[in-house]
Amino acid sequence: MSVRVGLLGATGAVGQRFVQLLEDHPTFEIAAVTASPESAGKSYRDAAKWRVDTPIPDHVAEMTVRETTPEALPDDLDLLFSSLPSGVGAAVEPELCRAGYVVSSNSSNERMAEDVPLTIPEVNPDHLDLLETQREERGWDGALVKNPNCSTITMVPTLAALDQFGLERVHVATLQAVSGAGYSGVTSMEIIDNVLPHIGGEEAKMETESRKLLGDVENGELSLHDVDVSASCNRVPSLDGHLENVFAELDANPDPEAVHEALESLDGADLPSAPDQPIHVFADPDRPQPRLDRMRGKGMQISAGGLRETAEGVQYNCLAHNTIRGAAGASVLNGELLVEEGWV
Ligand SMILES: NC(=O)C1=CN([C@@H]2O[C@H](COP(=O)(O)OP(=O)(O)OC[C@H]3O[C@@H](n4cnc5c(N)ncnc54)[C@H](OP(=O)(O)O)[C@@H]3O)[C@@H](O)[C@H]2O)C=CC1
Ligand SMILES: N[C@@H](CC(=O)OP(=O)(O)O)C(=O)O
Repeated sequence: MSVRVGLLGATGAVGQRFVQLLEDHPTFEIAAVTASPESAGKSYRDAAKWRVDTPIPDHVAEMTVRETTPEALPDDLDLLFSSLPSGVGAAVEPELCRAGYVVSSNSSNERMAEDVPLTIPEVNPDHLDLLETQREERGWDGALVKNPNCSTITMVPTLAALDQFGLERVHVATLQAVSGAGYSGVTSMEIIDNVLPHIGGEEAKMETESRKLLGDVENGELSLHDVDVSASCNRVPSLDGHLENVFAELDANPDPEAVHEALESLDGADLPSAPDQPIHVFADPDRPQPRLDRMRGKGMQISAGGLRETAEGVQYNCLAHNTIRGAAGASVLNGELLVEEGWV
């Protein structure tokens, strides 16, 4: 089976990761690429300042970049992946869904909407049930599915694994790579020899999205998990890979061995881009590290380490590749889930 996909925002940091990840995909075939009006009409090779570490696939390099509108897209696409700036996504994604397209999106607009599944296949695949409600309420023939913010997706699978111990409260501090801000997001003068202790809106995203991801969907209705999450987000001079220091307060009092076992036992998803084991736990206290560990599982595995019992529960560090597991790879995985569940 071949699924013809279109990439919205294909020239950006995340868009290029989509192109890279889909090069040898068993099902998805890139059939259209879009970007801003300034890039439309150019070849992808000329429009994209290619910065990922494998060559541009020839057939994509030769494609003409389209405008990001329903009229500019071919009718025979089965699925769209979106990595548009959120303001652009907010305007265009509903139009595309109304026109009948199924959209798996990275952008933050509508992540918290009650009828929009915010999905990590290993954590809450059943939230796709919200699509029935979405179609009913919005009258769409298409569908909109979101993946979470890159810092949120690094932590939430670990919390899902720990929920069996009674997850009550979480404090997290992040050390986020510069690629998270996009190519022109942070200048070298700002970040070299420095740490920026503010990333606009990031804390609130971690605090709210986590509760939705860990929540329940029953009879087409969403209820949030009642865990309290407090986040503090920092930009550091690593290129890729968000590292996070998590303090989880748990009702039960598991020892670190039980926590280790629980983290490594989170079930994998039976999807082409899913790692066999979603979370790897290091015994070495100085791992995971961004440069050494972000490419585990082709950038899709989450790493944890430094497990330590605290008075209220457990402390640990976790890491994921922010533009792969945290962005393009997360959308691809959701696209695979949409195919598996018959929405595409
Ligand atoms: N970087 C990361 O780690 C993560 C990013 N995201 C989200 O993904 C999205 C993309 O991020 P990123 O790739 O880093 O951003 P970039 O700035 O690198 O890329 C933005 C893309 O959107 C296109 N674009 C810009 N304006 C318009 C417009 N008016 N109409 C149509 N297309 C437009 C750009 O095209 P052009 O080249 O022509 O300007 C480019 O293809 C954002 O919403 C971001 O928040 C989510 C998770 C992680
Ligand atoms: N804000 C994230 C990346 C991002 O774009 O997040 P979101 O998808 O929630 O807008 C970072 O800086 O690393």
